[in-house]
Amino acid sequence: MQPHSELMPQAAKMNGNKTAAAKAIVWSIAGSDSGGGAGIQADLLTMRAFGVHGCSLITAITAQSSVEVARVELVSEQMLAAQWHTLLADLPPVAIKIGLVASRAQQQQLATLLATLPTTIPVIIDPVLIASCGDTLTLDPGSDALPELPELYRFASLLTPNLPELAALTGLAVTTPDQIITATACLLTQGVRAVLVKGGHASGCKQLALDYLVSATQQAWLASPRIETAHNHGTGCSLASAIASALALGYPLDDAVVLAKAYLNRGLSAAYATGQGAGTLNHLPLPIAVEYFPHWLNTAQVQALYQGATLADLQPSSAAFAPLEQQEMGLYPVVDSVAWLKRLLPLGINTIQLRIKTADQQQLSAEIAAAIALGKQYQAQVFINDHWQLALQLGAYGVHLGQEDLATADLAALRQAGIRLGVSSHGYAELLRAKALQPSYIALGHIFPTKTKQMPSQPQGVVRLAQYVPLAAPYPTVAIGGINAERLAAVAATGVNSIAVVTAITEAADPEHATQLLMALLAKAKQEAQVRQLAQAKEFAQAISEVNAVCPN
Ligand SMILES: Cc1ncc(COP(=O)(O)OP(=O)(O)O)c(N)n1
Ligand SMILES: Cc1ncsc1CCOP(=O)(O)O
Ligand SMILES: [Mg+2]
Repeated sequence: MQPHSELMPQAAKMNGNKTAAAKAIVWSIAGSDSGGGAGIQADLLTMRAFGVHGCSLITAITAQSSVEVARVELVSEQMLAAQWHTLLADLPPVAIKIGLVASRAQQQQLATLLATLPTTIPVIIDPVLIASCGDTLTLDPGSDALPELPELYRFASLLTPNLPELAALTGLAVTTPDQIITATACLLTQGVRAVLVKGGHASGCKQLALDYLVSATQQAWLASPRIETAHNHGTGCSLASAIASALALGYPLDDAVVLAKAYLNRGLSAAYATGQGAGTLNHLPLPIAVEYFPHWLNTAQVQALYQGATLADLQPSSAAFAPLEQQEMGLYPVVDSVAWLKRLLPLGINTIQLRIKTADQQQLSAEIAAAIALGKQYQAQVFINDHWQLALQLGAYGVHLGQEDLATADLAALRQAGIRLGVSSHGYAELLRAKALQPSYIALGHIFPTKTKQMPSQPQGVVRLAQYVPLAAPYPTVAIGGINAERLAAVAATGVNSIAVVTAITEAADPEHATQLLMALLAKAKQEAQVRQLAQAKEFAQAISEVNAVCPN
């Protein structure tokens, strides 16, 4: 199967007389695993699965199988430098993954080389201290101690230790969530920009692998069901390479980590045996099905898990926001005055948002009250953007909040009042965070460039949107950002439940006509999608009955 084409950069360049998509280049600086499961070999397989171009700078050659590391030979300083300079001249990296650095001298050499690169190139460092068979991979003369990586810390956009490595690197105990937080804080003070602690090794939670991601601005736990397999050789290398690849594709760090984790979970679920020892994970191409994505948790929830709670305990249905009464939202105008509601609601719109950014408190209160009354009059689902206190006070149908609002809004009060909640998201991580709140719908954006709002994130495009929609289930989804009549069909084909627009209505020469046209186009696109789904289901049923006819058992 081909790597997922969307994940390649759009820039195309001529290659002979064929047009070829230019792939992002990712360097793997690591050791060769002759057994094929870890090191450079795992890195390149991962990079291929992500649709980036992997280059290798080999630090050491190992004679290694699934049961032993028989010999390790460092490449010479000259050879490492030659790989670096040769690649840099022609195949410069968009992102770098560093694995086995087998001696202090190599650390110093790499530090000198890395210092010459622009600091904008992300560097993911996976500390490789011991091979999965238990043999050491360091060549420091006479050293029985693990090589630390302090020389390289200041270059690390992300360091990815597992629990034993975190303990070895910091000299601290890492048995409880609080201890893990303290140990990572210690690495952050040493210059590492972010740390992802891999919880695959035994932790205080039996059913889940709990990974901890922390940076100066963010802290989150990712919970994945434990995949019982002995075939886990190369998982650390693959995870770090997957993160580097996703960063090279333009994902922000938290999205890259989520996507990489899903990649790893699926690869582990399909892992296979090799030799007498641990087999390897299966490097399957993107996209990745929903069941492999982790859950997004906070520290209090992880502490509860350590004390025996289950994932289901953390998200009881009693903590869910009220569902939409009209699940079929259709076209969702986002407007800045009650005057607009008066123009649009008579056209048959059933979901609409009042998004006022400039108004004094008194005027705001009057507008929100009038919007709520109009919603009741037209039996429409009127959402209030931002102003959750007034929405609560005045008894709104729903509120729409951005991710930055989630920390300060009184979500429990909104939920208890039966007010519906819509939440914005701009990628995998925010989507998982929104989902953890059990909202009434999740907005996905911005899909195309928009002039309505200055966006800190990149446009997501319809291919990523198609991946987010199933991930948001069971919550209804709304696509927003730069959507107009020309783009609507492609957006609707992703299966998104609703389409939110601002300027396609408010800046149209005839807003009523534009609204009716968009409503009709969306209804048609949804009908076509339904017909397509039915045809696919029929084809599938036919194929199954043909198989059953040939082999009834
Ligand atoms: C349907 C819908 N989706 C997203 C947004 C954006 O909301 P938010 O992140 O709160 O940003 P502002 O709209 O406040 O700028 C939205 N309003 N509606
Ligand atoms: C508020 C908001 N949030 C994400 S995109 C957006 C603006 C959408 O406006 P338009 O439909 O004019 O692009
Ligand atoms: Mg807002």
